[in-house]
Amino acid sequence: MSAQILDGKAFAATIRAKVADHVSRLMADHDIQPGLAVVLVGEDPASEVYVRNKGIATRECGMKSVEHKLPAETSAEDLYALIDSLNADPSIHGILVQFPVPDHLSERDIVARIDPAKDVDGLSVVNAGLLASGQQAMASCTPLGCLMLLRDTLGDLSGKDAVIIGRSNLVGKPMAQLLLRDSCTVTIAHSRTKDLAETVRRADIVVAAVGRPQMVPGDWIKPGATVIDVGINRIPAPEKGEGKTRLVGDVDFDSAKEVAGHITPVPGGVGPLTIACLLANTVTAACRINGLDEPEGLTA
Ligand SMILES: Nc1nc2c(c(=O)[nH]1)N[C@@H](CN(C=O)c1ccc(C(=O)N[C@@H](CCC(=O)O)C(=O)O)cc1)CN2
Repeated sequence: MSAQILDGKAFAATIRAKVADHVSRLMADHDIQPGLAVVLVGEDPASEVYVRNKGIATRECGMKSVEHKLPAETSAEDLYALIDSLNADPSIHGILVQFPVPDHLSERDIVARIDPAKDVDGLSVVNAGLLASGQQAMASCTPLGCLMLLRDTLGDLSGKDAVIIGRSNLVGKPMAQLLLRDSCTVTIAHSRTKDLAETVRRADIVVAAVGRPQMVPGDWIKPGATVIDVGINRIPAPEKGEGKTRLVGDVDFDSAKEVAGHITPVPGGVGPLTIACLLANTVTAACRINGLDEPEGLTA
């Protein structure tokens, strides 16, 4: 039996519609227009596309969008001065520095410079700590999108065995905290996990976030499990012509879809949720900064 394919694009559109609805209410009732600033350092082609798409999506939801494109050789001091000015700007509720940044800059120090209340990436130690201790936090965008999709697909997640492959600060760790909050039994697997295949075979929910193309084959998947593929890997596609490439996830989609109950494709699965949840987090930040109620259906 073939799995149900989870349509991330369609689900992202429902999140964006909720965001737009909340933005228009914030503007009508409180004269508040949420504002998002995205900072790009350098000219990484994929990052340029993501930043452009973030700006378009932000404006389409009725929010203020500000983009700062800085040259690759920008110094840490100049970048911090920009972040400080965005921290102090009352029209900006969310700040995101697009990753990766050039090697001379430290992602950790950049995140530390952002006001935690405006950290819509949820990467600061303050937000990571709040999330880990079960308090009101800003959750990072990709895991938040995965959680919303899982809830929408499976309903109550409590008691489910969830295995997350990958322990990054951006996805693996916050994903684990979010699933724990929803009372899953959570395992974080990684490159040193002894028997990864057996660990994954126990899972009702598999979240693959390692960045290794097609490394999870179908025979690791428990029949009927829900498979969320966070990987976005570009591999050679000679069948499309010389020098051509295609995107694949961390899961071997063709074999996994024959066993799983539900599965996200790549592209068109988790990717679109990342930007939708960035918008959701910006609305959440605008509400919190102004002492208003949390936007319904847009937080963890
Ligand atoms: N500061 C951050 N930097 C980065 C993040 C992040 O969450 N915060 N995540 C990624 C990039 N990213 C958003 O920033 C992102 C990645 C992928 C997609 C997406 O929609 N992917 C499509 C395929 C796109 C393609 O054709 O290349 C899909 O999966 O369908 C959106 C956003 C790293 N940096």
